[in-house]
Amino acid sequence: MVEKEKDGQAQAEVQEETTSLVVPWMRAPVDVTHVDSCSLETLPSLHPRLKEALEKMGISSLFPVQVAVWHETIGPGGFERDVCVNSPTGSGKTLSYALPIVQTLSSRAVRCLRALVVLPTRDLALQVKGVFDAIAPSVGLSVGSAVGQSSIAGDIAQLIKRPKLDAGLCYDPEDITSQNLESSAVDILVATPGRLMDHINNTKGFTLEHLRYLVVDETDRLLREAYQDWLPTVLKLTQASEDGMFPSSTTPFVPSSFGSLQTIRRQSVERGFKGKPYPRLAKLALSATLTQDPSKLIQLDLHHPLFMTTGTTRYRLPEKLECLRLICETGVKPVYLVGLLKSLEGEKCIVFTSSVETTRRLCKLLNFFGDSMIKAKEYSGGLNQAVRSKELNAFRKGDIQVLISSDALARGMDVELVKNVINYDMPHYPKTFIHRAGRTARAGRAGRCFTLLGDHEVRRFSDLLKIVGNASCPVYPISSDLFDPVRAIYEPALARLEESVEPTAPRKGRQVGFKHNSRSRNWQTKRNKATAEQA
Ligand SMILES: Nc1ncnc2c1ncn2[C@@H]1O[C@H](COP(=O)(O)OP(=O)(O)OP(=O)(O)O)[C@@H](O)[C@H]1O
Repeated sequence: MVEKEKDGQAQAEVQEETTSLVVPWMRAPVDVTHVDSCSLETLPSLHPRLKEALEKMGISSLFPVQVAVWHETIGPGGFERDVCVNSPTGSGKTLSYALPIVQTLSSRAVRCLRALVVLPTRDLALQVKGVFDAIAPSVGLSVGSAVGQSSIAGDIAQLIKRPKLDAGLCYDPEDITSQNLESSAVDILVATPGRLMDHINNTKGFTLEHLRYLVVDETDRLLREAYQDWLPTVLKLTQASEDGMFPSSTTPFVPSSFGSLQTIRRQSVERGFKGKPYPRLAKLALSATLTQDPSKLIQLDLHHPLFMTTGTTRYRLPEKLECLRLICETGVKPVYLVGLLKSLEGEKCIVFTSSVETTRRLCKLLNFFGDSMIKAKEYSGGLNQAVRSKELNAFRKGDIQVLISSDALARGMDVELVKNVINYDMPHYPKTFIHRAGRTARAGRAGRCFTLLGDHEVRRFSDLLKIVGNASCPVYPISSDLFDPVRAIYEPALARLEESVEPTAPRKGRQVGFKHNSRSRNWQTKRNKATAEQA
């Protein structure tokens, strides 16, 4: 899925960068740079128990984007407009929506599913659930998750409250089979699209009929792929028809297997809008690279949207991010990487590559260098989820300092104290650069993003920097003394790598590049060069 992202991304990026079409409501945004952060003491209407929960998280004030969203959503007229946020990586977008949603739901009388937060990947969804978990229980709200690669039975047990029938009593069988005996065990659900659709289609008692808030986080990523039509399905299932009724399974659009949604949503006076008696579904869409493509935005069916952005440029990098480049000699890029990692003296680093294959090889190669300072692990779509989570946790805890990653980790992931991001492979698209670089310099901290370049890439990289609004990206001054010892151990490490890699049958159109044979030395030298570039 992650690797597939690139193809769709290519087209989307080119289209977005070249189009000057901006929808009218995006032309007069709220500029978050004019909003000040605000202490919890002075934040209007903040629930005292939420204040306590935030303080326990070590938060004493809200960041500008959080203050801006708070003012739009809390108090009179709150949540009347849908909100679209384009704000840099690490600026605190998660809490910007989690806090107002939890505050608003804190006054709910009955438990039912009122807020749905959708994210593109499992790890990201669990990270966001962690933020809700830290604040929602303080006001009696319950949070659930529905993400891929976890047990669906476990999900159901967590999400749906089944009635306990008393053995001594007689029940009308019609009552027992009817859905009103089942209810939601959660107020807020954080989900990935695939698992969400599983529940919509198959889980008895799972219903969106009471949904009031829909958050589409990493919007541009989620809108790029249809994921079984999750968005039109959710919108259809939460839309009121003219007579105030919500679609049933007989509505042509809705798949006939929507067993869970056969209950018709009744009119409610909980919250009205423009004289309508039913609650409107309020939507929040957020990203550090929010799409401006009208054909994408229209999918969200936004209501009188308000656009919040940071500054006047299309993209913005975190304020304390320093960008640096290293020009590498052809054929020995790994030597530069190891030299760079040594110069960083054990600081936490994420190294990004362009593919799962390169991630795997580079990780092995680094470990064959045998440097105790450089203990690397792999994190990519090529690993199964359990291994991925284990490596990520080890990295979070600081048990390993270097995580070699494909773009699976580029979006949204928040790992404390990552001081450096290294683009081993130059990112092809400005958005990829923004999201990769944004794994550091988060929450107002300082961080550095290094990009390793071959001579032939320098020009293209300068063009990319212009698009992301970063004119300055000096060469990182690194002493050649650091490289010389690394060069000496490079060839043996590479030989070990070649030995360790299972020979694979070459497929048409696919470079293998790791098979060792005993033809001429010349061939091998060329081969080593190619391997080094790929690794
Ligand atoms: N008000 C705050 N005070 C201190 N730290 C905060 C505050 N709000 C958020 N943070 C911290 O800032 C970090 C970044 O937050 P978050 O992950 O929400 O950023 P983001 O804008 O969603 O980034 P990305 O675009 O990369 O997903 C997190 O570690 C979070 O705990």
